[in-house]
Amino acid sequence: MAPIDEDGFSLTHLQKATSYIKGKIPSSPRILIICGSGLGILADSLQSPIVIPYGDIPNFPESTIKGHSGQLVFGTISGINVLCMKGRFHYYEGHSLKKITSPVRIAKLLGVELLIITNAAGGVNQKYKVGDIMLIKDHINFLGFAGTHPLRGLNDDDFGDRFFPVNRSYDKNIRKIAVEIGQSLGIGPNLHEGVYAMVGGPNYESPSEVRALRTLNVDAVGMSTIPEVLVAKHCGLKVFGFSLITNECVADYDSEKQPNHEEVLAAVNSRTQQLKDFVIKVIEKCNFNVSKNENISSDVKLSNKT
Ligand SMILES: O=P(O)(O)O[C@@H]1C[C@H](O)[C@@H](CO)O1
Ligand SMILES: Nc1nc2[nH]cnc2c(=O)[nH]1
Repeated sequence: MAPIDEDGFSLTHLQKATSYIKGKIPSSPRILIICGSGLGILADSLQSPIVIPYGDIPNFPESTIKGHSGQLVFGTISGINVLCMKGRFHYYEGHSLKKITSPVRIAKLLGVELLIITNAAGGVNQKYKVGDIMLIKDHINFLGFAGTHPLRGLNDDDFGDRFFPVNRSYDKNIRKIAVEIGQSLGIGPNLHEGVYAMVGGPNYESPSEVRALRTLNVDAVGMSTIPEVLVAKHCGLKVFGFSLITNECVADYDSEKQPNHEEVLAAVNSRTQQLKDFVIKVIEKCNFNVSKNENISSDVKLSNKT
């Protein structure tokens, strides 16, 4: 029995998009970077960029949120082939979780081995300040508690096993590299490792929700990221993720502060160069064997499931 394909998540459905992208790029990408709100500036670090608008890719979702431009950019960083999503998709936009995470499966089909995923998040941990970077060491998937999951439905064995672990989802070695790079860039005091929680959005948290998150040892809260990470783990990609803390969550019932998207984007804009330097140096230190930048193959098949 074929997996239910109403959301375009099966190998057959994704082949159209994969083949289209293969026809536009010279060789296989090794890394996929998913850019959070305002973080599309990370794509500006790519050498010899090839820009593919999402609207040109068959069956690809479209971005509808300010700060998400809707372009797939292929290029290199230190000679390593990188695919960058300038714009991601969110559950609150109305996309299904399968649709939101389909680019991760397409990246796997293109030969990607590592997902670098980023987001803008609210600081729940009171030690965190606006502009800090939090390396994600683990997550709490509140949507998953109720069974809202991109892999709900028949399992597609072409991509991964029915049941799979998500402890140690966020690569410890790359996090170690990132901490060292943060220190070398002078952002050590503003670099943390913490727990990211995803809620559905589109509203920001109530004071009581912030206080509840604190009791669960959540350090930052957002509206994305975890569905993509789960699908990446399912199909055997390595994952490294970080949040830019763009606002301090409001836990005071009488506070006049009101989180808003403009302040989120402004906080990202204030750290543009440091974020680009940080990501470039992390990729440089990941020791990808550049000689393994394989030429793109025309057929759409899954390399060995790792
Ligand atoms: O795509 P991310 O998770 O970075 O965007 C965050 C969550 C909401 O989409 C938006 C709220 O300001 O920022
Ligand atoms: N849920 C949530 N997502 C965010 N993205 C950026 N800031 C926030 C926040 O405070 N809460």
